[in-house]
Amino acid sequence: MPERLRPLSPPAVPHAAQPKAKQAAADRPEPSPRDRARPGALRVEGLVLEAQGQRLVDIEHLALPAGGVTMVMGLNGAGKSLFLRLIHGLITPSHGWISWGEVPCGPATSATQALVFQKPVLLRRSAAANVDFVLRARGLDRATRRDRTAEMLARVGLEGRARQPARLLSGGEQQRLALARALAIRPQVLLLDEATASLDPASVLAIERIVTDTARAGTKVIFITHDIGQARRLADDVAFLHRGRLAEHRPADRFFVGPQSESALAYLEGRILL
Ligand SMILES: Nc1ncnc2c1ncn2[C@@H]1O[C@H](COP(=O)(O)OP(=O)(O)OP(=O)(O)O)[C@@H](O)[C@H]1O
Repeated sequence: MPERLRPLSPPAVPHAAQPKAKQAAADRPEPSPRDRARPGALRVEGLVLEAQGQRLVDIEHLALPAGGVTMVMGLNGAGKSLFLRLIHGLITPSHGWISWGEVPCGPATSATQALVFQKPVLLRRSAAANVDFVLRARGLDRATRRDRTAEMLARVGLEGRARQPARLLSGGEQQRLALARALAIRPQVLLLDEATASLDPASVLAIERIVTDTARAGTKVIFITHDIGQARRLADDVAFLHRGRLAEHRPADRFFVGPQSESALAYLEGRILL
């Protein structure tokens, strides 16, 4: 996926995927027995992203379960998208460690993940060719690509649109195609950045169904949303960010009945907390 963000300032301290990874790994705190018991779980320690003298992300500790759907919520500018890009390895943190299970965040973990943006980034080719492109990039043979493409288009309800140019699909169809392309690589982790924000209710529900099925099949889903109804429908747990910090991370049933942080409470009640 192309990254459209401007590059941030170079990191003061390289993170685990950088050349000084050995030193970083040696300094990394030991995972708790609970975190260790969940291979593939996301673990974040002392994660800081600074740019132009500002601390945009500052998360001391976060451990996400290896499975299920984690919803990431917070006001505009809270740092949600940056956090997603950090854990996908698109941005290098200024300080701190990110690991998936025991594997430090880097090319090896990114290759097992797929990221879907709010605005689908599609090639000026047919729907089928968009899916085929990522499979070809992974070196799959022609027959496997053909079968996988057909399977993915059917999974998102676009089997009748395979030959249609992607740019002529509706917004909802384009987003389902983006999802088909993301799922075609059979990711261990699916990252969604407000992937349903500009869609009508039927398209939102269609995508939610696919996301739920994907999570049930074992893919970890991390989903940024401003839609509280959607978060209630999908979340197993919620990570709430406020001004770049983690205000709280709790199981969804507890978060929605009684958030512990003032910022999350204000958000759920529709109050503005600056
Ligand atoms: N490349 C960059 N350089 C400097 N500042 C940036 C950069 N990218 C984002 N920011 C700033 O970091 C803050 C967090 O941005 P981010 O996109 O993560 O917010 P968000 O929580 O996803 O917001 P929204 O809900 O509006 O999408 C914002 O104030 C933004 O202006």
